[in-house]
Amino acid sequence: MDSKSVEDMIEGSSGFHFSGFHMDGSKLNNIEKPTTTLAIENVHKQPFIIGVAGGAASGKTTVCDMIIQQLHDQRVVLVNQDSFYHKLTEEELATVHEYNFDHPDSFDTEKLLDSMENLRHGQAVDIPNYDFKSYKNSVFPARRVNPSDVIILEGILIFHDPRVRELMNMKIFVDTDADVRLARRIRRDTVEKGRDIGVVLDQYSKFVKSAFDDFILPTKKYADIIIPRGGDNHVAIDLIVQHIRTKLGQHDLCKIYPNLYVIQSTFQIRGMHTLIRDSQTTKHDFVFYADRLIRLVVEHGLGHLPFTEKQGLYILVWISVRGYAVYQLLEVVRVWRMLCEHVAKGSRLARFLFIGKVRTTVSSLFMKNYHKTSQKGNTAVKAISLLIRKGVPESNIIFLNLISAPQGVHVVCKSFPRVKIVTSEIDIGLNEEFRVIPGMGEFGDRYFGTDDDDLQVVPPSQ
Ligand SMILES: Nc1ncnc2c1ncn2[C@@H]1O[C@H](COP(=O)(O)OP(=O)(O)O)[C@@H](O)[C@H]1O
Ligand SMILES: Nc1ccn([C@@H]2O[C@H](COP(=O)(O)O)[C@@H](O)[C@H]2O)c(=O)n1
Ligand SMILES: [Mg+2]
Repeated sequence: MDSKSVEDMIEGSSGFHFSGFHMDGSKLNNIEKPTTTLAIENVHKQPFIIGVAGGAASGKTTVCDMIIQQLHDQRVVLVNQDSFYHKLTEEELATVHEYNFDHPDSFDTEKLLDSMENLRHGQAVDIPNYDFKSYKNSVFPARRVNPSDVIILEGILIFHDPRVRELMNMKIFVDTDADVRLARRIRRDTVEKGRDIGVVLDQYSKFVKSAFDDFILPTKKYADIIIPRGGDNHVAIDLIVQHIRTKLGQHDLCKIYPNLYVIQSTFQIRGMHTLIRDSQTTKHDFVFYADRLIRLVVEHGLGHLPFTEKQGLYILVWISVRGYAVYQLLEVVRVWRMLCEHVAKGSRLARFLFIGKVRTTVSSLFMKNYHKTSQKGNTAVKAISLLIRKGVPESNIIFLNLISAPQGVHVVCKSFPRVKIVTSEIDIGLNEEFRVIPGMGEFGDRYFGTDDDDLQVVPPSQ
């Protein structure tokens, strides 16, 4: 993963970074049309895959449960290697105590790889439930696993096959002393699985101990993190959760542009994105949730203000608008004012420059091809250029953007590497009309409850 080229990252950076949406309104962006400037069908958000290996009864499941609990604001699924035990033949079942459940060949790794491939491509999979008592994998009912932000793959030999290892973004080995593992195994197998202690000890000396030495322990070297004492090691688990959170909040574009900040996605934020993208959302709710999101973006942006300096810092508030010159001016003014109010509520340091004028100038320069130029971020570039011409140091500019398109981010970041961009989401891309998809429709119209027919063209007061 880390060996990805910049080109790969740019290519992959346009992937989904939102939870879901529901739109059917004619006024919203052209989501129904699959024709985009990117290959939309092939673009989907890649899950963060964590592998957890370690000896039997070392505490793998306990560690996974703790990670899942702490990542409560992310969608996490656990896939156990146990679910991929081969089905036993009648003969093997008859002499089950002779069967080695700790050998790599006892797992159907091809099936596991198939399931992972589907999940990585955004498709739900049915994973069998393994029953330790009957030694059977029951497909009825299987467990439906949906594509998620985080997939945890857990099992004694989950690091054994290099193809499975290759899928993982993080590898954890739970390291627990052999005597502790044996004591826990005896308790678990006798109490939970109702096995005879003699059978448990027999299996341990015949298969479990040697498989640990021959197959499991040698995979420890692949681990990025080794957790001694398993679930008792709260410090290690906290650090792991923190790392996962950081990685999840990081859009691929952030790896290319260090001055790009995408606010960390939580269920709350996803919910708000879903609501403002939904054409059925009432104006009242749209305003409410848009305001909440804007406040979050503004607050994040204000977090970048230096607190020792007192000189002015310009905050450029920008939002994509419809491409007709007269309308545009009106639109920019009302949206701009609304956003500035949010900024002003949060900071007394901010000074504002009326960028409505810039947009007019820009639109007259680019009248013919307004959408093409504006939606690619070029008007933002013009506006930032104007601030710089007015003497504002590039590094003092924070560009707040509710929802961005990757193309716009590339243009602005490349042109002004010292300008900070703060956004709540980077959408998938632009459609053939250069509108952000999925986008959220005409923000101004939805926020102010207007459309083309309602508009009265009045000169904006400055
Ligand atoms: N830190 C711990 N202290 C005490 N018991 C534990 C601890 N971690 C796990 N166990 C118990 O040991 C057994 C095996 O733990 P589990 O997490 O299922 O291990 P694994 O998934 O590696 O087989 C379970 O019965 C569990 O309740
Ligand atoms: N029918 C089975 C299948 C597996 N085992 C043992 O389970 C261990 C792996 O599960 P963990 O939760 O401990 O990772 C492994 O050591 C197998 O021997 C079994 O006893 N019966
Ligand atoms: Mg387990």
